[in-house]
Amino acid sequence: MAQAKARVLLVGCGGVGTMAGYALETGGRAEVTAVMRSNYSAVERNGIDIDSIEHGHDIKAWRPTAVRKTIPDVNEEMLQPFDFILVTTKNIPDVPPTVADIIASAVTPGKTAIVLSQNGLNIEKPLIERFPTNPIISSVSYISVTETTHGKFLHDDKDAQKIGPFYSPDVAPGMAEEAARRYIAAYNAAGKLDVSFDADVKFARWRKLVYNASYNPVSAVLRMDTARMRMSKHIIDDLIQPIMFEIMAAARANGVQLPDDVPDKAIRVDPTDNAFKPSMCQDIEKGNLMEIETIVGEPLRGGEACGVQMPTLRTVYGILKGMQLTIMEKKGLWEPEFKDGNPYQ
Ligand SMILES: NC(=O)C1=CN([C@@H]2O[C@H](COP(=O)(O)OP(=O)(O)OC[C@H]3O[C@@H](n4cnc5c(N)ncnc54)[C@H](OP(=O)(O)O)[C@@H]3O)[C@@H](O)[C@H]2O)C=CC1
Ligand SMILES: CC(C)(CO)C(=O)C(=O)O
Repeated sequence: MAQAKARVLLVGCGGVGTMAGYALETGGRAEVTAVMRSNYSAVERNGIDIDSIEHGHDIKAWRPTAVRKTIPDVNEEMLQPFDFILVTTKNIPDVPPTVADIIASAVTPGKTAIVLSQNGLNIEKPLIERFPTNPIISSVSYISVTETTHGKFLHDDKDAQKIGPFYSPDVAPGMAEEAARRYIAAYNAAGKLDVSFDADVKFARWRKLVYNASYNPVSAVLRMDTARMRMSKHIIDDLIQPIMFEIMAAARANGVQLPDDVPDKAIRVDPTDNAFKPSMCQDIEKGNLMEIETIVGEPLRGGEACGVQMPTLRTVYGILKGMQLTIMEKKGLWEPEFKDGNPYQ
């Protein structure tokens, strides 16, 4: 008997989430309920348009199985449990609500697998603490996709993902691995995407950080694309490369030995004939909050806790924290006032 379609709740219907929702639905093995926020009305009116290098350049008025404005409450609404909650919001633990708070009412304990397709390090930890009986699946994504205007998406670099279970002490390893494999089979049903199982996502996360912890923050501070940054030896020699070496050392101190050529390859990975801006730069240019803690703060703390000197990343982190406060103040999320115990009052 054919297996029933997986019930997937998609939380975060921006670039990564929309491409995931499209792959899951069109694969025929999943039905997707998408929670939308700023793009809800546009999508309700016109559906979703996608220009994709892998799925086709002229996808018009596509709609997932269901679209809603709020996170479901599975108990109150007496819904069938979701097999998967796919989280593709930006992960910004320094500004509530946290991912765990956002999805809590949709999680069925012991059943729903939580898939985190987000950049950064240690994003799984708060989910393990909050949902100890749910499998946690970690996806390290290399796609490039942007929502150009509400409901319209440009997918211009291949959907490549490493996906695997994240160890959670109260979940049988077999259960998490099986969930990860089922998710991948549904996502990559036609087998045309470079989306594969990876038993060691910790390695993949540190490896990706060599790029994300260097290019993302520096591009956000300078508001420059990566090609222009590479035209300046100062930017690469004084900022990008030192941060990459600091991340390599922090990874090593945390038991992850990355190949020596990773920094050199990461410096040159983007094409030089187009002006690509990493997501953190795109966020600040839109006046959005940045993923500072998961992409910079966590690897910095992880390295320094093991005695690794990370002076360049520490400086960049301080600058980013200041930039984040400015964004928060503009959004009414920060009151400029001294807190008790501040020695600089
Ligand atoms: N884009 C890319 O090419 C890549 C991104 N990544 C990573 O993937 C993750 C997602 O990135 P990306 O798709 O670019 O992000 P986007 O900013 O494009 O999308 C995030 C979406 O989440 C929505 N959202 C945020 N909070 C909530 C909430 N509480 N309830 C419902 N919806 C919410 C946002 O809605 P709203 O518009 O209302 O804010 C937005 O639609 C990030 O961790 C990023 O670093 C990794 C590789 C490549
Ligand atoms: C560079 C990229 C698009 C790689 O997938 C990314 O992770 C980001 O911009 O944050």
